[in-house]
Amino acid sequence: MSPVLVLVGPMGVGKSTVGHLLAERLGVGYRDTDDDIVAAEGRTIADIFVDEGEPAFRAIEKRAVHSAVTGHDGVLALGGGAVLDADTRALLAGQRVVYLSMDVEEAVRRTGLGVARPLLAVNPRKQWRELMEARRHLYEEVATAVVPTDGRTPEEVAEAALDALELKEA
Ligand SMILES: Nc1ncnc2c1ncn2[C@@H]1O[C@H](COP(=O)(O)OP(=O)(O)O)[C@@H](O)[C@H]1O
Ligand SMILES: O=C(O)C1=C[C@@H](OP(=O)(O)O)[C@@H](O)[C@H](O)C1
Ligand SMILES: [Mg+2]
Repeated sequence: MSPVLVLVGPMGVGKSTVGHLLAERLGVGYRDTDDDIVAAEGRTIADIFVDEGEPAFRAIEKRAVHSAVTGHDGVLALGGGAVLDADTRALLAGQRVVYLSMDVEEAVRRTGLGVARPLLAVNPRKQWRELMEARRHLYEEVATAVVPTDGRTPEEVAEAALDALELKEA
């Protein structure tokens, strides 16, 4: 079993929002590895970061991604940092992967200063730029299609993703 498509990209780019829309339009299920982690751990992502640190979160995430990529046949959204893991990138090699992209100002507007994303809690603009320096090439490496989201509604992004992958609606 493997997903119809996998969404990757930075925090706040709209993976979860667009993922739900895509699942609806394709008539398939939706799964999000962040949600799987929260359900399995019984606590928020922010709490896992605070309680155990980022490396422990990444280990949990790696298992969650493996089980979703091999056990789900609908739309799958990954957490923004999932591609940091080399085994995860190898696992994505045979998949349809859409990289949702955006510029820094759009990122700050969408993620704000909320505590829900611990990696952006302090100086979000600078942290986002640094994250993208480290990750942009990883998103590009795993992507079979890149869909810019700046100035597009979630519906327009979903439409562009379907076009890019030449997928037909249900
Ligand atoms: N295309 C878009 N235009 C404007 N806001 C968006 C768009 N896509 C998502 N958002 C908003 O940005 C925030 C982050 O979206 P989310 O789907 O949680 O991103 P991700 O899962 O990639 O972190 C949410 O408040 C969402 O409503
Ligand atoms: O980019 C990251 O390292 C992270 C992204 C988050 O998911 P979203 O990309 O869905 O916000 C979540 O997994 C965690 O806060 C870490
Ligand atoms: Mg998300």
